[in-house]
Amino acid sequence: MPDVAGPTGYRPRRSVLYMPASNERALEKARTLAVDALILDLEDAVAPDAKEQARENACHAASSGDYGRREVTIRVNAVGTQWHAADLAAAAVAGPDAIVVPKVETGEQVRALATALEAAGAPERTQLWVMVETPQAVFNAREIAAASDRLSVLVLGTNDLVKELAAEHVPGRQPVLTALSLAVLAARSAGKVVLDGVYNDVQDAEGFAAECEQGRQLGFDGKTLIHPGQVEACNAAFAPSEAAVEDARGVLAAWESGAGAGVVTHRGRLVESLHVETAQRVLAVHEAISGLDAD
Ligand SMILES: CC(C)(COP(=O)(O)OP(=O)(O)OC[C@H]1O[C@@H](n2cnc3c(N)ncnc32)[C@H](O)[C@@H]1OP(=O)(O)O)[C@@H](O)C(=O)NCCC(=O)NCCSC(=O)C[C@H](O)C(=O)O
Ligand SMILES: [Mg+2]
Repeated sequence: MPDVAGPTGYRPRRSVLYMPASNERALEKARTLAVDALILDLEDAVAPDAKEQARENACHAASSGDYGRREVTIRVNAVGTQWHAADLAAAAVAGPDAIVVPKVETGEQVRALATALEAAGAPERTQLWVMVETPQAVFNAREIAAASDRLSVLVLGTNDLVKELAAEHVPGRQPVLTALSLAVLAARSAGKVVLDGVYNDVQDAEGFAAECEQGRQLGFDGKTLIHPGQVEACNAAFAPSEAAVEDARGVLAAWESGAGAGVVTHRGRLVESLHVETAQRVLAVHEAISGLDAD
């Protein structure tokens, strides 16, 4: 399985920032931001008459090597649009870390996309990320997640989902919680990474922090973002806190002092081998991301 979260081979994807690939200032600024990954957008953030220039900018940026440790991905226009084929062909040649495809709805579409990437000569390192953002995609999330080894990440599109459901954006996200959890279940059942949707109010730091917290508690590996002002809080929310790291060390110490007992306690809590695995994962993630944000 390519590059999934886990104690070994963990790749941080706490913060994943969208930017319209037509916005040259944003593309430049992204080189200095403490994000784990970038999505250079050719889809909804780009007006029809700017699509070709955006495609050129995104491909140039993705092959420039200017973004250091950050994963660079290109979001193409959806299958069936007038831009999709040219976007996919150009992105495959540019060879970003991943090509992000919006509005995917079936496992068959995923397999066709993987075949198209191969045929277009995309390098092996270029993964496929797909967006879960329609009711049909939510119901098919399990087959989507398992459809191809090239697919490594599911990305929630909560703006489209709310639109398709004729629901509303509300604090706590009750209208989309079932969909969010189904997507996390699907990703985990196939060993894939899963990213939460965006928070639209770039001035509401409190609401944003609450949504990051909720996303982490639901099981998301990270969150997609729309503004640089959201990066720092997102990185903090999706990293183990100091208390979590200290607790994980305590769990390991308690387990070791149990000298082979199948069950011990730490701070009055039950500790079995599965809790030890969770603690090891927390420490592995902590180690992997320590120091990253100084880049
Ligand atoms: C939301 C914005 C339109 C706000 O833009 P603006 O008013 O220009 O912001 P600021 O003036 O506060 O910007 C400050 C500086 O930061 C740079 N900037 C802003 N946004 C970004 C960004 N996304 N990436 C990189 N840099 C950014 C500005 O250039 C300023 O720089 P400086 O000159 O140095 O001061 C804007 O933030 C924006 O366009 N955001 C991204 C929108 C987007 O990509 N949307 C598509 C994905 S969202 C989605 O719908 C997901 C999914 O499909 C779904 O259905 O849910
Ligand atoms: Mg969308």
